[in-house]
Amino acid sequence: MSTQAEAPKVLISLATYNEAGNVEPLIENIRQFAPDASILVIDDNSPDGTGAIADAMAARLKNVFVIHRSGKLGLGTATLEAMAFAIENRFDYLLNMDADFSHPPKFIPDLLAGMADHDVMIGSRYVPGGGVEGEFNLKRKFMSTGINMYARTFLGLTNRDNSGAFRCYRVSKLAEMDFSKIRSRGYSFQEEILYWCKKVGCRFGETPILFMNRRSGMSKINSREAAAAIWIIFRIGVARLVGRA
Ligand SMILES: Nc1nc2c(ncn2[C@@H]2O[C@H](COP(=O)(O)OP(=O)(O)O[C@H]3O[C@H](CO)[C@@H](O)[C@H](O)[C@@H]3O)[C@@H](O)[C@H]2O)c(=O)[nH]1
Repeated sequence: MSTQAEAPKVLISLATYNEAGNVEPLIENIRQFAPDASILVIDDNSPDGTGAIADAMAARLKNVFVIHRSGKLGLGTATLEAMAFAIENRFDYLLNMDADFSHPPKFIPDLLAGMADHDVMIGSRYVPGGGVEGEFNLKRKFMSTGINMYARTFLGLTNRDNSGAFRCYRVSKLAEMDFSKIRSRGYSFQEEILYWCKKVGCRFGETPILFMNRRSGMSKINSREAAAAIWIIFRIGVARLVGRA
């Protein structure tokens, strides 16, 4: 009889919208650092054909899956889709990352290692050893610092990096949540989900990562998305203060 504990079942999720230049090399790179993990691509009918490239990879490689959605429905709902998939298919950990190489796969082992004594591991730009490599313009730096301070104040979060998407979640804790309460469709999902993780008693850890500027394609964040994020976090913060969230 083997005395070794079974290795956790890991799902890595990649939300994609127009990542035709990134999705294939990224999946190959992920496989070097997490050879046993399954990979799920959630593509929103990308006009550049990302979905077809992902399908070809799923046909060629074991344990690569693709969910196709009808159109651009937001990064938040794509991540929720991955969470539902992870719960349904009984994964132990869900590791989420951007599909543009801004989250280098070499940090995946650090995130997974931290899961031994945490329920959510955050790949953090703002702990010692972490940072941003390449050009991160002043506007972006200001937005990132601002939204983190804002989320800490309104949502009572104590992590340094609450807005980055490079994270690993314990799936059994996600299963304790009521996803119908989640208001964010877009970028504020990152802050909001941490709030709900806190509500179900998750233990948080942060491990340093170097955020790289995307290799190809364009960021999809815009001022409308940013304004929506500020508004949603404000509403949750108010609901929290009056005991309604
Ligand atoms: N399926 C789907 N994917 C999307 C959508 N919008 C964006 N994505 C995917 O989500 C990832 C991040 O999108 P970007 O548009 O490149 O994000 P960013 O501006 O670099 O923002 C980063 O920083 C933010 C703040 O720190 C983070 O909140 C965000 O998650 C991301 O890491 C990419 O893989 C992109 O293809 C969408 O509507 N649908």
